[in-house]
Amino acid sequence: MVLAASSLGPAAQVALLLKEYGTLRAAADRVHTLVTAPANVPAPREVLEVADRPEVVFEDVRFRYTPDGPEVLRGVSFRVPYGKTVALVGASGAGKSTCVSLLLRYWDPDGGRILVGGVPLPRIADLHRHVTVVPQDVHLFAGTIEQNVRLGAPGADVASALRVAQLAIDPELVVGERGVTLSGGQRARVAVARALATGAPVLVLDEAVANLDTDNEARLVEALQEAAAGRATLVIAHRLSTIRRADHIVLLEEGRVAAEGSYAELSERLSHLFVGQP
Ligand SMILES: Nc1ncnc2c1ncn2[C@@H]1O[C@H](COP(=O)(O)OP(=O)(O)OP(=O)(O)O)[C@@H](O)[C@H]1O
Repeated sequence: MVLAASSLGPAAQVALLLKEYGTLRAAADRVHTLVTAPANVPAPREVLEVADRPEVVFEDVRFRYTPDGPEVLRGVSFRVPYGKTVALVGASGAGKSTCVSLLLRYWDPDGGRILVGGVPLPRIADLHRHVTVVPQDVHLFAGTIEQNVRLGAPGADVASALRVAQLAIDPELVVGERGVTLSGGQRARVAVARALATGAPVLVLDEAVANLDTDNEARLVEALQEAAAGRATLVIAHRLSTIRRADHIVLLEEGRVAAEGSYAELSERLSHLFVGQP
């Protein structure tokens, strides 16, 4: 049974959000502003203030999913400056999604550290106030567009988030089980609006591989460009067009940074990854 977003209790919200955010900690962080944080979310040892206009720094990050499994990140270092868009690229299995999972603290690194606004992640009290993700596939609750966008951000300026996300749609429109079905492009833009509504200055985009039609893709791209202004944006890039627009590109190969630079500097090295794309 799907309930209206406004009537969900904490446990139900966490259960539903688990579907989208993968782990209890991430889901719990996401609903933190709506409900009391569950007791099993570890409290930071000592909370430090994240700088305004934060940048993201990966410092020699090492990670393996299981103690006897392979090292998936083998000393990864890069920066996402405030106001810039950094594209993470690499072949399947290179470690792109793992970097994002660590930035969202779905997992913690085995070595090195990740800082946001000068503060190591474990010292940040409410990470999702600072870092927000636009997932590949957004989960929509049965409820209005406004409820869906406001999720996790009660004080959000929904109208402004919808405008920036280029979603010219009635905020009172009911979606999900009891309402209209949105197109793939509209769903993607609800995801953008939801992320913007949190006001978090670090934006993480897991670029959908799904094929949007040209019109929807163009609108999504415009929305994301506007969203990226005044934020630090890290995008797992699958489209050549995204990589061309990025300020900086980090190429991952087998868990290491193999190269980084501008598109002009890396285009030859990247060409095999984007065969067939205009
Ligand atoms: N939950 C997990 N448990 C164990 N190993 C995993 C897990 N998730 C990913 N891996 C492994 O970690 C390595 C890096 O995977 P990751 O998903 O970060 O790569 P990626 O660059 O994002 O690839 P893709 O473009 O296919 O999404 C791969 O070898 C993958 O099999």
